[in-house]
Amino acid sequence: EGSSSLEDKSERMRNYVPFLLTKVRNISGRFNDSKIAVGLRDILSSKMGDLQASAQFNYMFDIPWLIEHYPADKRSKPLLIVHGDQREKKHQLQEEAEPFPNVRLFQAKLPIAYGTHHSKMMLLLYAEGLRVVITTANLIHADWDKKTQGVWISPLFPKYSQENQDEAGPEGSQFQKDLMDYLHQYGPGPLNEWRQHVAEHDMSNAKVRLLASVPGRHIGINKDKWGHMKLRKLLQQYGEFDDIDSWPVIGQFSSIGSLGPDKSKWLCSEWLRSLASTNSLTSLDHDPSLHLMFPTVENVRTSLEGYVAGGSLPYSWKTAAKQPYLKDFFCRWKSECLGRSRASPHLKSYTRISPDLTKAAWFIMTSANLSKAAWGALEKNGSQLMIRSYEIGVLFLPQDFDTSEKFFNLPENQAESNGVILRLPFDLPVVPYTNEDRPWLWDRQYSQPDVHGHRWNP
Ligand SMILES: O=C(O)c1cnc2c(S(=O)(=O)O)cccc2c1O
Repeated sequence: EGSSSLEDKSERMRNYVPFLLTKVRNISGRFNDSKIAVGLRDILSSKMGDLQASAQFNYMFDIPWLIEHYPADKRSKPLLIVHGDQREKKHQLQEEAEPFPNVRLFQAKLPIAYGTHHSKMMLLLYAEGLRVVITTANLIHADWDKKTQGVWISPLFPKYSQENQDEAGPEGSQFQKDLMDYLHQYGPGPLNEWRQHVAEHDMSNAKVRLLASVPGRHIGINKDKWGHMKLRKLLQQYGEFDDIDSWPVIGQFSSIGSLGPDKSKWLCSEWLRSLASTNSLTSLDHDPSLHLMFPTVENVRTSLEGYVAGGSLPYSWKTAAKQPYLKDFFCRWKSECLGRSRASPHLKSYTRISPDLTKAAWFIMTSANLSKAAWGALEKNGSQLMIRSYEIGVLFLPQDFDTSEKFFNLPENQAESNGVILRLPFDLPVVPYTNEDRPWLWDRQYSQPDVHGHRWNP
């Protein structure tokens, strides 16, 4: 092998986990560098491929605004919009799509009450192949302007040429199988064509595990296919970590559901047990420490958007009042490392880090907030997993990157190791709430003026 002299080390292309953020207006350009941030126009640009058709899965849409972000010569290509709107909102979307003959709408069914179509994914079909983009941002201006959002852009997946499709055969790639499974859950309709496109492209180079949720009461082998039980399965199968039982788990999100009257009902039993899974057979004799990162009222008041940011942080005081125990786990939003302490977080990320803050065992970017609706809740004595919403995210595992190391290196770790570096979206160490800190609640009144001199009276 080549010499490992100093210049070789310095020349070695640093290998980063391909997790990006969205560009933020009015912060220093160095924090919007193309190595760390991307805009919607960049994602849809013809530099990414010669677009033939696209499918946009999301929760909120501004159709004219979205179409304007495609290159001018691509705005009449077939565009499928997968949404969860019903009744009046569905009619509004149909009206908005009316002027665009290339736009088709497909309503995802929501069989269980209070479920939402939260998944945010783009399928981009080019002449040269297929690309998958998974993000946390709605397809509206405000989500791509002054917030901290996550983006994973897949490599360009080449189309199987006729002969090597037979070679690829059943092996395919786990990512392709999981994506196909997810798309099948939508049932027959315009997604038939997109399932075909997925089947025809080689996704073996994906380097992520798909982590999705679909509504239903999942039993048997389906119990481990979705939500936190899928994560438990993946970490039990691939979590080849040494002793990391003392490593803290961090959850970061933009909303919180009703989690039960105390931590033992779901948060620190079922849910944390999945996030703390590894392939070691010894069971956990104590909970790993857990940090829950959710913006304070002060985070929102001083954010670039002011209190308006709180309109995308829908945590209600009715829900909060039932779970005061969360206060023990809360920590502030802080992202000096990426110049985004004032860019209100709408991304959702989960990770497990070493106590010395130099390593991470895994990292998740997903649409899933901290809720049973998103991650699932075990029922009937653990025999079924009940999920209300569609969610989709990606799990990054060290062994999916060509590194001999068992962990990701966090940037603080200046070691010259040739391992992969993971840029977390927030600062370490996390900053626990003080006694004066309050979690943002979107249905309370706040009279201290925000950065724009406004108050919040919902
Ligand atoms: O990104 C999403 O998927 C999503 C979902 N729901 C939201 C709500 S609400 O539907 O929960 O009232 C209120 C404000 C923002 C929201 C949001 O950004």
